[in-house]
Amino acid sequence: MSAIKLRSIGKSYGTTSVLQRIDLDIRSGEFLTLVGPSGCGKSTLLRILAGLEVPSSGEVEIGGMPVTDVRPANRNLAMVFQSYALYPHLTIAQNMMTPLRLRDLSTAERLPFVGPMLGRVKYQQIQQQVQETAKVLRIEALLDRKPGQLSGGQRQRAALGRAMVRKPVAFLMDEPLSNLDAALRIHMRSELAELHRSLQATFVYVTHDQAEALTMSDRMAVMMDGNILQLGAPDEVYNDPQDIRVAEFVGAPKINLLAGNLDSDGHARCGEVVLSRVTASRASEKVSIGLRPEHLALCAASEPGCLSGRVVHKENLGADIYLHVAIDDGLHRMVVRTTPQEGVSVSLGSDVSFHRLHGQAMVFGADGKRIQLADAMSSQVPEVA
Ligand SMILES: Nc1ncnc2c1ncn2[C@@H]1O[C@H](COP(=O)(O)OP(=O)(O)OP(=O)(O)O)[C@@H](O)[C@H]1O
Repeated sequence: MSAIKLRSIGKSYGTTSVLQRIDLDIRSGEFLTLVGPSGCGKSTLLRILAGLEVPSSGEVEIGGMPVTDVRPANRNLAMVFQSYALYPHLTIAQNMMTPLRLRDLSTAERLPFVGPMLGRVKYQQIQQQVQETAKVLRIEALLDRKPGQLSGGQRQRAALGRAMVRKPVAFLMDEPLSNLDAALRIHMRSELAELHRSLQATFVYVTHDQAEALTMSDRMAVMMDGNILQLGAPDEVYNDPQDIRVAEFVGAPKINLLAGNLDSDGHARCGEVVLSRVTASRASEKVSIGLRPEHLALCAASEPGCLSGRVVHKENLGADIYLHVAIDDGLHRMVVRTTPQEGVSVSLGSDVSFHRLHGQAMVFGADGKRIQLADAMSSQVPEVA
């Protein structure tokens, strides 16, 4: 079931179009990430969903109800900001109580001293909700501290806790990890993903970091230039990108792209290299052949159809070593993943040869769209390169 529907959402500032007819169904309970480079419109889309920005066209629906004209406070969504927006002078418990006090207590019940006496039962309920939420987030021991006395990760959980007590339809998060240092960011990825699993709540998460999207999401929507280019599970987007811009954006190190042509037999050729056979209907079209670093492997120079070049850089990540190899007399560079055992003996400046692992290649047309390989035929041609 869809928790949230965005229908033909467009947004322009003056003559600048920022979002172009976006359609998106966000499923109840899923972790959906809006990911894309800076300026692609992901924050604007999230803000429209939250009601903080008015769309130029289109409709927003939450829980089956149109909300395009409903104020942010009445949409029952919780926005978790990058800065956490916790009140610095209040304890974590008081911070978490605030949204419930505002929602559940009358003006008289909010007064100091007499308020708690007037609304005794409600106060007890609020305290109980805060305790329960703190338990889920494992911040019970921090409830009496002020935000300044917490680490970045703890502040993050406290901010989530304040959002959670209202039991919103969905949590909206705009780059919530960007203020944290690199190690904590990576740690918080697994925390957030675990938290999502235990809460089974709907998370809509904005990031420019493809690694965050790949590691946490149930589905990711890759945005560019105000459009969603592809929506799918992380492994689907990574392994089966439908657009060359998605293939380039998702994955680190980046996918290798070779410029080639389709020949009259429908083979994708790059120089003397026949990579694969694709549908023959677009013969002579210029294409790009995409090979991810892990789809290449070192081989002997004598192997037919392999690529060769000089190692110009070695990136040692511990578990993997990436070799940057200059091919075509230094005109192009390709990145090849090797194991530490293989890579350690390869020295900078040495010549290496490599080939494609079986069945691994993507072909993109001149328009950037993926051209599917005719699988039945592709095995008849030499294994790359
Ligand atoms: N109030 C505004 N007036 C004019 N242009 C705006 C306004 N807000 C955003 N934009 C423009 O809209 C485009 C999309 O902005 P948005 O903040 O949604 O991008 P983003 O993908 O979230 O980028 P980032 O990751 O840098 O935050 C940008 O080019 C931005 O300059």
